Amino acid sequence: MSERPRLTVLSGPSGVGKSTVVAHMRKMHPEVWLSVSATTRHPRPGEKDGVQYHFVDNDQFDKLIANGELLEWAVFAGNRYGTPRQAVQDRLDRGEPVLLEIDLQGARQVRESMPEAQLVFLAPPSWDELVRRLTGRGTEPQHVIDQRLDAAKVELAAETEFDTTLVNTSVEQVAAELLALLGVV
Ligand SMILES: Nc1nc2c(ncn2[C@@H]2O[C@H](COP(=O)(O)OP(=O)(O)O)[C@@H](O)[C@H]2O)c(=O)[nH]1
Ligand SMILES: Nc1ncnc2c1ncn2[C@@H]1O[C@H](COP(=O)(O)OP(=O)(O)O)[C@@H](O)[C@H]1O
Repeated sequence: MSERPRLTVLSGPSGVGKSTVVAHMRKMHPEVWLSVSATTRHPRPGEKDGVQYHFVDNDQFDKLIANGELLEWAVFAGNRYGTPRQAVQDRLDRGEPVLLEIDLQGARQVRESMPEAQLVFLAPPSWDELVRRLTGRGTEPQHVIDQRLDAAKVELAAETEFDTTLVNTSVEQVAAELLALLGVV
């Protein structure tokens, strides 16, 4: 039996390329399973309910918390995000790898509740490149970008809390490194 931790958390500042890396990895290995979070954030153009996120309103999110349905949750840049517990538990019970793409606060909660999880930090090649990517994505107005860059400073300062850091210079290379950490290749 593999000694590899079966739950992996991928965190990193907004705009570093988490979604891009995960999408690339799943294009090559569709069997990689990523938890779909619930969020009160509004969908971006092209985002579909149940695919990138379960988009819920504040009342629905309150109920998920009250019913103990979230493994962890956090407020990020004014919106709430949380990991549905059951789907993750079902996968782990079957011995299948689980990947969570969540923020620093969520990563810390997972570390507390599941010390065997491996925490992976995705870092930008430089601060200026992070700003370029977040701005260049064009999905947020400037005041939201500023909020996310404030959060990014806190997240970058917490890198040492993670087991592994991957620097996202090349999407292909980071995707390959992450696959190895997941034990897929
Ligand atoms: N704690 C927690 N954070 C999450 C969850 N889902 C997404 N996030 C994080 O919330 C932050 C904002 O996500 P999003 O609005 O999609 O922006 P993006 O990561 O810049 O594309 C990112 O750091 C995500 O990793 C979750 O279920 N729990
Ligand atoms: N290695 C990379 N080199 C250059 N641009 C990248 C790289 N990885 C991601 N990007 C670009 O950076 C922007 C933010 O990526 P995204 O995956 O949305 O970040 P996150 O999910 O971490 O918020 C996107 O426009 C994406 O195309």
